[in-house]
Amino acid sequence: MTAKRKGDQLRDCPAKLPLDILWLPKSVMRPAGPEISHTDCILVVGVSRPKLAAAFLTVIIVSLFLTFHVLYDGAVYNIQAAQAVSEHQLAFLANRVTHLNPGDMNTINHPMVFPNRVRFPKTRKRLPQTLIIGVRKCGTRALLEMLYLHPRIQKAGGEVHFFDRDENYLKGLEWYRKKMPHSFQGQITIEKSPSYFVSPEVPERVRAMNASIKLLLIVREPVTRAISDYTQLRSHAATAPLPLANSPHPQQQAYHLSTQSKFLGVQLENGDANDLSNNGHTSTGVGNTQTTSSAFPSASKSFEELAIFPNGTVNESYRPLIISMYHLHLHRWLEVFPREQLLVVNGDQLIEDPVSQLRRIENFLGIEHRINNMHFYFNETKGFYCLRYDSGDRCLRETKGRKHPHIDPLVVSKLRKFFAEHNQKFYELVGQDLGWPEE
Ligand SMILES: Nc1ncnc2c1ncn2[C@@H]1O[C@H](COP(=O)(O)OS(=O)(=O)O)[C@@H](OP(=O)(O)O)[C@H]1O
Repeated sequence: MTAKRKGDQLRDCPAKLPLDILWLPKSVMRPAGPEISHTDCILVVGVSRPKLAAAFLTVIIVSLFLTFHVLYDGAVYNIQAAQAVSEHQLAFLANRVTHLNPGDMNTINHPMVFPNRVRFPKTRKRLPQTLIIGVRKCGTRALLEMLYLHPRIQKAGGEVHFFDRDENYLKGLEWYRKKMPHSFQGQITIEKSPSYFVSPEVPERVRAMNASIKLLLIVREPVTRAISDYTQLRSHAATAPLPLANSPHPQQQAYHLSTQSKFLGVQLENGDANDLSNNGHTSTGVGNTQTTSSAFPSASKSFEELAIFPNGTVNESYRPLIISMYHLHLHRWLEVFPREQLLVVNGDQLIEDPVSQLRRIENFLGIEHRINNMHFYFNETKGFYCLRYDSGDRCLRETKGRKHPHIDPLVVSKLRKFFAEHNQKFYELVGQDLGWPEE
């Protein structure tokens, strides 16, 4: 019975759907042929002209909206990319593009995603316009890496030792220039080799290259610096390779020892070419080495033994102490360069409050203030400020910020008294009292 009623409704096709969708008997179609059954229905979808027009208009508006949206997003994306490719990043990229090795790829900043859109203006290698001349263990690496946060600064990666090593100096300025990074016009190229400060021939050689060069000298409280130096020497000696154990001839053994001493000598003179590691996580980086305290007796001696003679007087010929007598070395530089061309950076303050020292340097170099607190964060594990880049956070390697051995406070006090006079001479030379403790 119910099925019959349904059939009747279909036959009459009374159901009028919205939007002019109708079921009509096929018989309403002309010409109605004899084969047309009165029970068949057809579906007719009818749209009135105004509705059709409205539908078209809607489709056009929606398409326009979508097109505009896509174009707008693209434009914003490009503008952001262009902003991200600031001077510094362009320089960074230019530098990376020319120095890239595959391992560096993960340090590349965001804009490399758009290699087709970034256009590098012409860059070239320039001789440095600024040198960090020393002092060893006073924060020369930290200073260089921090300055490199500035878009106007380019840095030579490692220590080039052009002016203090004859074998390099004899290769000429063109050799030196090739060791420099690519830079844009207006950028300042900086190289650091801390041994420049203590090498007598260097000031004159630097002047021969560029008499108006700007010099950065970073210093630290001299006794702490000497202890840091000792810590590094001991660490290097402890990891230097051993002489051949079963060398048949004593002469041969002596040869190996002297070669190692020479090797050590180079190591000892060098600062570390290493720079940054990820987030303070460190690696030893020394393979296949054994302790050599027996081969290098001084390596097993304490700082106290090396710095103070058994009779209680200061060993003034102990190299870490000589390097800390800053005035002796600075004197030579000021005979060659006017005082205004040299800025003394406080290395102890660079550790405590990097931005204040960097501000002074920005002024000295005549570049705008761009490095600020946002570029640093204090890493509790490392115990030092680390650097914040667009590409991630970086701390200096483990060779920077080593734990110093405990030193007898009486020895520290004795050395501070000894240095008071030397420090005074240094203050007079630079016209600035750094306030280092006198006992
Ligand atoms: N931010 C930051 N992180 C780590 N280390 C820092 C930092 N700022 C300054 N320093 C100090 O730098 C000292 C090493 O100095 P140098 O780089 O001049 O050493 S080297 O001569 O190049 O070997 C190193 O000396 P030690 O602490 O004795 O290892 C550090 O005290």
